[in-house]
Amino acid sequence: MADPTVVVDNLHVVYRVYGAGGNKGTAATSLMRLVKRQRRVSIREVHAIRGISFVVNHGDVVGVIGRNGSGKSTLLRAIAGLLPAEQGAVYTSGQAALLGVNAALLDDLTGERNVVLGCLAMGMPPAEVKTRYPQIVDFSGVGSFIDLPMRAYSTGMAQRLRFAIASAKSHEILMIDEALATGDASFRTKSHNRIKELRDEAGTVFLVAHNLGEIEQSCNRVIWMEAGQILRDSDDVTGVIDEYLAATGGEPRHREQARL
Ligand SMILES: Nc1ncnc2c1ncn2[C@@H]1O[C@H](COP(=O)(O)OP(=O)(O)OP(=O)(O)O)[C@@H](O)[C@H]1O
Repeated sequence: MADPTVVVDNLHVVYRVYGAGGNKGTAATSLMRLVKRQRRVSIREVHAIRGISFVVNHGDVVGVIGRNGSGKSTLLRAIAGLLPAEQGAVYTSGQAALLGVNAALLDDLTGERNVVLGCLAMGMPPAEVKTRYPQIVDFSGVGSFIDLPMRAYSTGMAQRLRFAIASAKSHEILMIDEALATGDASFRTKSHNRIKELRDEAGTVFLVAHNLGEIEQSCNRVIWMEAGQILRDSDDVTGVIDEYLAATGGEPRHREQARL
């Protein structure tokens, strides 16, 4: 029997960019503003998700594909509760965790403090943080840098630590942004293996990737987004990927390469 874990109901998400040059007005109105020393507050709205609805069940591994800017990351962020709905709603059966590269690390704190705070923020009990700590540091491979403030880390080191923290806990609803696969080759392999384990532990998984081979291999359902809307939502993953490749002019070998 179907066991829904995520319900997205007519979801709309709008970004508001302040000071982004909306309507500039006429030269006369600009002059009047200067004379009156008024500042023009211009707001530009980006309607990133435009009325999306779907239901995902326990056990589903959903691949989200689409061109750059089609709204994939925005959709995941909204499901994770990181972005408010302008209209509509998202219902989840538990906390949806976005295992992305965006987890905030505090630059002025040491790696060690960030690990502890990050784990606590994910809801890990303090005793578990203590036992998990050595594994997390070991996985990140940052070595003795763990005692230094994050400011002193290279971009790759910070990403590795961020991944090590985010992946230390299994999640009921797990969302993975492909941008995760960062760092050098050996760390990429390590992180891919860890993602596989997390996927097996999670009840429901969303996977955003331009890597179509990865989606084809691991997903039982695919959602194709275009300009903030769903173009296809199907369990014929291979069929939709073929259609997507034909529409975007991608080459089938991208899929083969991705399998390696
Ligand atoms: N913080 C933001 N402020 C304003 N607009 C944004 C912001 N983030 C994304 N957008 C816009 O929202 C739309 C959807 O972006 P989103 O990042 O969700 O797309 P995506 O499909 O994940 O793209 P990509 O494949 O490049 O990662 C785009 O038009 C983008 O310019």
